[in-house]
Amino acid sequence: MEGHVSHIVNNVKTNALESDSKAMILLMGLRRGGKSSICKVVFHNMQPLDTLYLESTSNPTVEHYSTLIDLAVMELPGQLNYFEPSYDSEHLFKSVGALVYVIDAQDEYMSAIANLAVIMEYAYKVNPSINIEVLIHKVDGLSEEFKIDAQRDIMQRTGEELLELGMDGVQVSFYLTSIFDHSIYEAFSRIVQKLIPELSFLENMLDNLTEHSKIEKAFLFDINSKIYVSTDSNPVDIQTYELCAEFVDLTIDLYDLYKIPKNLNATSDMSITDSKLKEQRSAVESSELKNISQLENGVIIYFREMIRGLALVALIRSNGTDMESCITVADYNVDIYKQGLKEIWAKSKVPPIASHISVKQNIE
Ligand SMILES: Nc1nc2c(ncn2[C@@H]2O[C@H](COP(=O)(O)OP(=O)(O)OP(=O)(O)O)[C@@H](O)[C@H]2O)c(=O)[nH]1
Repeated sequence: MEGHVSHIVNNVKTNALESDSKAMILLMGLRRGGKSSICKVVFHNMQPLDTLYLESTSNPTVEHYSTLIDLAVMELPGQLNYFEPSYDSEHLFKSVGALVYVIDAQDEYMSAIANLAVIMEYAYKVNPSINIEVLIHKVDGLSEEFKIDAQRDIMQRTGEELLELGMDGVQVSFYLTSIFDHSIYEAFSRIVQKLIPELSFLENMLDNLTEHSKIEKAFLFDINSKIYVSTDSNPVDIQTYELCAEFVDLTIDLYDLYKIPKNLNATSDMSITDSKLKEQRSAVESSELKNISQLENGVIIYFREMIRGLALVALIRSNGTDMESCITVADYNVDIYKQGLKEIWAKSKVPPIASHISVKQNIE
């Protein structure tokens, strides 16, 4: 048993060390709260229903994830006590940007709040700049009324715990989440954004873009996870976010459907010569993914691939101007925006990684 514990401790130490150069998110909470499910759904595109069969996690696990910044998401199993002397909790909490604590709202949550209080006290003591984020999770099973009551109750009790610990000035953010809708992506978007040092530049750039392109709302999406790493300063409403996230999915599905086969020799079309196909492929690969469509209400939805697996998704209200002119203006301004993104990224001095999608496709 002793050997087992020290193995885990070493794992945590090594993983924390490995992750020092990254923004680290620590995912904690009691057993069966939903931590692994959240990781699998948000970062691995697992279908929410498939999480029913996930086994309980017994060792700390770290996921590395690259979006505009490099992220390390470490999940700490609920059944381990991190305040035993054998754990190097101090080093662990010092290297963390955000502590995300998951509370199962469908279960009795008093013990979770007590556990959260102990962790917050310790985390804040060793790392006063840590962001404390609480997910009131699994709210899909609750009625609208019960949801609001649970939120109010959890917030109030956490506030009381903070007061008792003499931490009343510490800011804690609460999110109502479920893996069965977009709320978990919304919450993670906000959590990740707080870890991006260039966030205010990014927001200003999007404000500039929206102002000059008849854009109502714009998101800079991470294509893989559908987290948005930035948006303009207009308020986000969840339906707009859902619409844009679904457009990202649709675009990627269409891209997968129409992309040129990887094996050039596997084509059955004898009229296309190998060299033509190669030419076509390299032309396509050097450009970007793009998809524009018009909704029933006349609003134009505009998707364009940016850098580092990111895509800009914008809703353009034409207000009587024809679609083509709106798109021409948007294209021009988005070119400038993309250039700005590249410059910000170059200045952040982190070596860029190859983007995972690099094919242009106009689907209208
Ligand atoms: N209804 C509902 N169930 C959820 C949600 N998220 C996770 N679950 C379920 O909760 C159960 C436990 O989820 P896990 O992800 O294994 O929980 P965990 O916190 O990682 O648990 P440990 O590994 O034991 O620490 C699974 O059956 C999930 O399907 C949610 O948003 N809503």
